[in-house]
Amino acid sequence: MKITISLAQMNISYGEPAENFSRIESFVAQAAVEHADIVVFPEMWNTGYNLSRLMDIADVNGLQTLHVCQALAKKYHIMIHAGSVATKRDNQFFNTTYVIDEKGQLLTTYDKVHLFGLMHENDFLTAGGHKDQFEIKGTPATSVICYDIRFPEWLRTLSLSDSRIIFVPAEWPTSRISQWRKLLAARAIENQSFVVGVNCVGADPDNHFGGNSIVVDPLGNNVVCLGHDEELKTVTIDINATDKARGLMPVFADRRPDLYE
Ligand SMILES: NC(=O)CCC(=O)C(=O)O
Repeated sequence: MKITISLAQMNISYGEPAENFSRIESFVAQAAVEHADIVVFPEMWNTGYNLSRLMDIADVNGLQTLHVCQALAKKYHIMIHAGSVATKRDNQFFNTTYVIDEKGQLLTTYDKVHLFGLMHENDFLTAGGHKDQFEIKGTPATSVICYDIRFPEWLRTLSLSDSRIIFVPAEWPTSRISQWRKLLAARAIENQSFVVGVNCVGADPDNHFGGNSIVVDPLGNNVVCLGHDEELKTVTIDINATDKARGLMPVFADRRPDLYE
């Protein structure tokens, strides 16, 4: 099974949801022209990390994100992994992923599970507490968000349900970009899965973001790695590579859960 994926490495306008919403159609349109099955956006692309203004700018119940992305998915007949957006629900704020199929149906919702203290998420956001699972062309897939990749036990938990692609929207600073690449490669190798990491570029008052959106195959090789400019890049992966990796080295069968907490 081959799956074509567009990585939308976006320059997010800090604290300007209207501006960000107005820009996503051009990425979706280009991905459709390039015959992608799915287009993937970065983390918190509606607001950036303007957390102190969430009361004014977070997407209430994700309604604007869903309205816009469901319409675009239908119009261009393409799946949209809506990266993540700042949402407000029941007077709490979340860092939330939505995945929408090519008919505009919402497939899954995921709230970031591990909040990142260095960028003050703990002071403003509520952590999620559930897994993300969906299918692309019949292939099981999952999502985590940015800092979540530092928790291999969480990605292992998600991979145990036979997931073959792990999506990772991010706002990852340039200063730690070599860790980003290494962590994603490690998560791909240990889970014998493709990993699709989509970072943003540009800057906010506290950070410069490093791009390097990347697709890593189940052996840890880069299928593609972008630079540090805004761009959309489309690649095709062959999911059979996950069967090959798992057939060669039966890591999942060789686990010793009797010894693990
Ligand atoms: N937005 C994030 O979760 C950033 C995570 C990060 O930079 C890290 O080093 O981890």
